[in-house]
Order: sequence, then structure tokens, then C-alpha cells
Amino acid sequence: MWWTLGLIVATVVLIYQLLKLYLTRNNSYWPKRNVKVVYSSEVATLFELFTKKKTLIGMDRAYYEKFTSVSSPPPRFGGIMEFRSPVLMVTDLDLIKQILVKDFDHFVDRRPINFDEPTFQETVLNLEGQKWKDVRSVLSPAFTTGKMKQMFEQFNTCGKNFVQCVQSHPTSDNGHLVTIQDVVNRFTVDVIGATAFGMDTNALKDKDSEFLKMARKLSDVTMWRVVRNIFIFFVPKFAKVVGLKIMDAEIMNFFTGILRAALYNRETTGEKRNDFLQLLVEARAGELKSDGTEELDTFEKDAVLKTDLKPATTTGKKLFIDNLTIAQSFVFFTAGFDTVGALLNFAAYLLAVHQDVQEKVYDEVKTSMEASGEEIEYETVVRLEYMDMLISEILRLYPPANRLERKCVMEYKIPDSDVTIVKDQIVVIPAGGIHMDPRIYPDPEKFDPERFTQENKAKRHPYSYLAFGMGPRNCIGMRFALFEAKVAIAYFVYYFHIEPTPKTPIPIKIDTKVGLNRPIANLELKFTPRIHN
Ligand code: HEM
Repeated sequence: MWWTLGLIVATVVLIYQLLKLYLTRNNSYWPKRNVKVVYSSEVATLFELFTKKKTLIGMDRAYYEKFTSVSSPPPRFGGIMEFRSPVLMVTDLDLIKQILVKDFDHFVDRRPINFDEPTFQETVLNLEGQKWKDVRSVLSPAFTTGKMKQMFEQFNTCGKNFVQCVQSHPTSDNGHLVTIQDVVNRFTVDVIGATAFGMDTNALKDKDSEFLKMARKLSDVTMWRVVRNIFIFFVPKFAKVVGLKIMDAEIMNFFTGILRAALYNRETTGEKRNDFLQLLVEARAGELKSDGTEELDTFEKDAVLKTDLKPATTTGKKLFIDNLTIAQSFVFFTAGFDTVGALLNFAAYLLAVHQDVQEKVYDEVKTSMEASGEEIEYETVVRLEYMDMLISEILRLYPPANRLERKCVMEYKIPDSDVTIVKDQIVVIPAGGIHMDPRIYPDPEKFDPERFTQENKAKRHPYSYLAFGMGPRNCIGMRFALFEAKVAIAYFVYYFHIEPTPKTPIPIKIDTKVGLNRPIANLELKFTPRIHN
């Protein structure tokens, strides 16, 4: 028995030592280049990630805090060894602007992830270089305010169905007890179904809707998925050799099958609708035109697209063959489902816990609705300034994407330093850390939408808020996401008074399994119908 025990201990020690050797072999990479080290992944980090004691979100934040407090002023950038891969973390806001916008030509791409899935690989999220530029140029006109206005009816129908869905829940003291993730998932599925897939997915009316089941599977993060994703992101060669795939075949086949059929149907019947699928059909026919309402934000205007990349080299007609088209609709799910869902879950929770804020949002929605005849209309939503502040504050506290990443595509000398980063170097921008930096946002844990008044925003560096990224490769779906969220929250507060229940955890608990910020499952809230006079 002692012999067996000894053998086990020796094996464990050997594995530990081999792993340690493997993980730390490149650790001199940054010191050799005179770059201060932010952190290096150790065996313990790996263990804590696998056992969910640590999350990538928590790590980034903690190291940002530690790193930026080492000196005053803090270092502008530092090196990370991320499971043997050297990564540069940039913490200085001017340098971040330089990378995301002014020197964008050096940082066009993101970390290459071999998804080994034709559909996933072809989304605008993952494409690189010229092909990314071509696809993004064709898609951009689909995300303007003008197009959001055309899609408003779809948002509104989902808002009305949301109210009915909540009302169908059991009551306690006249209020409906709701698991917020469930109703929010059903709302976001129906919005995506209507706008991106051109179909009524019926999730708000039918809890057993097939589409909803698949969406739940897509966002369900099992332990196996956590481990699999760590390998795909950080040990990509190994992941490829053993054939790990980011998306389960069942889910992939379901969505791509539906999209293929919907696209075929639209093209053969000639039916026209106000949705994203229609815009893709127009792009394929080379007919998707700018409607003259594109409004680049200040940062996009700033951007110098002086890359080797030519202006979009091909029209939608040549470019948007089947896979590429399907991929762009599919990206609504992968990029837009959990992100908007998390935002709405946090919104409902924070409004329940901060009644004063809820009443302010309610008053604003009510006043705006009175001006448009007691209905939630496009203009009602456009006028909601306090709502805009509320959403910014939620995304500051809980940005779904905690870090931005860029890949250096040609050698880059960091301005005002003697450090040159090489081609293919991954650069990390710790959005979550910046959002919680007390030097930028005093008392950062406090939820306070007033931080985002025009006056208060003007006092901060414009790159201190990075929830949607910045520059030419920022979130293409930003206007869509904001619009969807505003419509949903307007329906939440106009029709219901939201409160916590004895089961609601205060403060909120974050789901540590996932790579993005979202509340712990089964968050219960009470929605009491409001009486309007
Ligand atoms: C609250 C909701 C959302 C948040 C916070 C969010 C955030 C982000 C962030 C941080 C990025 C990376 C930006 C960068 O690297 O600079 C991104 C990229 C992207 N997002 Fe979103 N997103 C949201 C919703 C959506 C929706 C609804 C869509 C639907 C179309 C979408 C589509 C995309 C795409 C396609 C990209 C990649 C763009 C490119 O590489 O050119 N997002 N998003």
C-alpha cells in the first residue's frame, strides 16, 4: 500500500514539475525586452481556472489593479505570459487610442482562433485583413440608425410579448415572480429570430420553442466547455490536433440549417421584410446601399484607415456566397445573444435594487411616451437620455467583453519608448480593469448612472469607456444592441414595478464559469403591474 501511495505521489510531483517547466520556459521573454511583467501563468493558475476558483475576468482585473499601482504614474504597458504565450497588456489610455485608432493599420486583426468551422470562421468577428474589411464595408450599412428604425416594429412586437410573458407567471402579493434570465433569454431569442433569421421563433409565448432550446444550449457553459475553450484559446495547436471544436455540431447544424432555408425561401419567393436577413439578401444581390444616415462616432471618424488594405475590394454580390452570408446572420447569436442578455439581466436586477433609479427611468419613459401618444415608438426610445446613462453605467460595471484584443500585423515601435513589438504579437486592452480604476471612476463599485451625464463624461478620457470597443473594429452591432436594450427596459419599467424577492442575492453574484460577465443562474425578481392613470 505504501508503495502504491509513493508511486502516486511521485507521479503527481513529476506531472507538476513537467507542467511547471512547460509553462515557465518562455518567462524571460518580456524581461529580455525591458518590458515590466504584469503576470505569468503558473500551474496554480491553471488549476484555479479549471476548478473555477479564478476566472479570466477576475485575473485580468486583479492584475490590472496590481500593475497600475506599482508606480505613479503607472507603467503604460506591461508583459503577460499567458500559458507560455507572450501578450502585451496596454494600460495607458492615450496609447490605447493610438493602437485602436491612429495606428489601426498595425492592429487590424484579433487573436487568430482556429474554430475549424467554416460558418464560424467566416463571421466578421473572426475574419482577417482584406476579407474582414470587405465584409465589414458591405455589412456596415445594415447597422445604421435608419435601419434600426425600419426594424423597430420587430423590437416592439417582442416588447409587447414580453409583457404578456411576464403576466403569465405565478403571482405573489399581486406581483409576478420571474426568473429574469428565462424571460430575458426568451425576449432576445425572439428579437434575433425576427431580425436576423426572419422568423417568428415564438419563445416568449412557448417556453418549449425549439429555437429557445438551442439558444439555451448555446449559452450553457458546462465544465467541459470551459476546459475545451481554454485549450482552443491558449493551446490552439493541441486543440486542433485533437479536433476540439468551439461549437457543438448539433447547435451549429440547427442554426445553419434554418438560415439556409430562410435565405433560399427569401430569394426564391422574392418576399421582402424589414430585417437583417433582407439586408443580406440585398448584399448578395449587390443592392445593399447606404441610406445616408450612417453616423460614425467621433472615434470612428478619427480613425486613419491607412492600411495596405484597399478600400473594399469587392461588392457584396461577389463576396456574399452562401457560407459567408449564413455566417453573418449566425454572428447575431454568437456576438449578440449573451451580451444583450447579460445587459438586460443586470438592468432588471439593478433597477430592482435601486428603486430611485428605477423611478427616474420610469418617469423618463412615461414622459417620452406621452409625447408620442401613450405607445412605445421609435421616437420614444430615441429621446431617452437617462436610459442611455443607465445602460452605460451597467456596461461599465459589467462589460460582457472584459478585454479587447488586437494582433499586431506589422512590426510596431511603441511611441515614446524603445520597445518594438513583433508581427503577430497579441495586445490586450483590459477594458474591465479600466472601468473599475478608482483614479478614473471614483468609488468604482458604486452603481451611479450620473457618471454618464454629458458633463461628467467630458471630464474623463474618451477611451476610459470601452464596453463596445473603439475604432474601425469596434462592435458593429452597438446601435442594434443599444436599441434592443432600450426598448426592452422601456417595456420593463413602463408596465411593471420591479423589486427583489427574499430569494434575490444582494449583492449580486456573478457566474464564474463563463468568460463574460453575467449574473448567477436563476435570479428571481418580482414584476408588479403598474397602474397608469
Ligand atoms: C450589450 C451588447 C454588446 C456588447 C457590450 C458588445 C461588445 C463588443 C465588443 C467589446 C466587441 C469588440 C470590439 C473591439 O475589439 O474593439 C464587439 C465586437 C463585435 N460585436 Fe458586439 N457587443 C454587443 C452586442 C452585439 C450585437 C447585438 C451584435 C449583433 C450583430 C454584435 C456584433 C459584433 C460583431 C460582429 C463584432 C466584431 C466586429 C468586427 O470585428 O468588425 N455585438 N462587441
